[in-house]
Amino acid sequence: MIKSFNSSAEKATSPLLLDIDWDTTLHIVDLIRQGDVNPKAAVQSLTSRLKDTNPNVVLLALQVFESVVKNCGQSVHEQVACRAVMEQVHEVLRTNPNEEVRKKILLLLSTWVYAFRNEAKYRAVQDTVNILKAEGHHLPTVSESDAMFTADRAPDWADGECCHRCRTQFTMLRRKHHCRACGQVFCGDCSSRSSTIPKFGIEREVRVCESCYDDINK
Ligand SMILES: O=P(O)(O)O[C@@H]1[C@H](O)[C@H](OP(=O)(O)O)[C@@H](O)[C@H](O)[C@H]1O
Ligand SMILES: [Zn+2]
Ligand SMILES: [Zn+2]
Repeated sequence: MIKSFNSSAEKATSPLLLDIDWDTTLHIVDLIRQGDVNPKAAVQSLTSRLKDTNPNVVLLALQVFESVVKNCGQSVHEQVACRAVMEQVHEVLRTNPNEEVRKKILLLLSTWVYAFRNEAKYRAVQDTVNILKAEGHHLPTVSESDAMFTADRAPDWADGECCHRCRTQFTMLRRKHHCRACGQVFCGDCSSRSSTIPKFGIEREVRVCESCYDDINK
């Protein structure tokens, strides 16, 4: 699946893009959430794009970073909030002359340092922010809602041998599906609707179960 991930990462950070390709960005989120790609490999692939000489590619890579950190949960947080990645992000800030890139990096670090403020294992973010402040960088203040992604991120997917709603057993023909809003496993009939999920920052219509569809669109 890393091939499909890399082609999606290539597409989402193409220098030809004039705006964020949300479809591909959210497909990358799905691939990581579904466990179709190793989070470490995914983060390494995205980090490598931060060194691109084209500032648009770097900005798009930072946007994908923001989406995967926001929506893929702990498996990605562990890979991003570590010394090695923080040093690479710091290096980009030191060497990339593009003002938009520098602003986006400072905004991301401000969001992450707030969101991870109570998690000692992610202290590499706080350490990096302390260094940046000592170097005279001004980090923007982040609103609580911007950094609340660790509280309201999409839930990890549950597994099960029968539909969470109608209890029908899954078979070769009655396949499993997951609701992106509650993370539960459903049959096709109980998860035939799709919806955006604004509270998780999912702007594209994704598969949701009947009750989550009603909750979101009531
Ligand atoms: O169709 P399969 O080969 O069984 O694979 C299932 C699909 O990938 C489902 O995607 P979907 O939720 O978008 O349908 C996913 O939710 C299930 O976990 C997978 O088992
Ligand atoms: Zn069902
Ligand atoms: Zn649901």
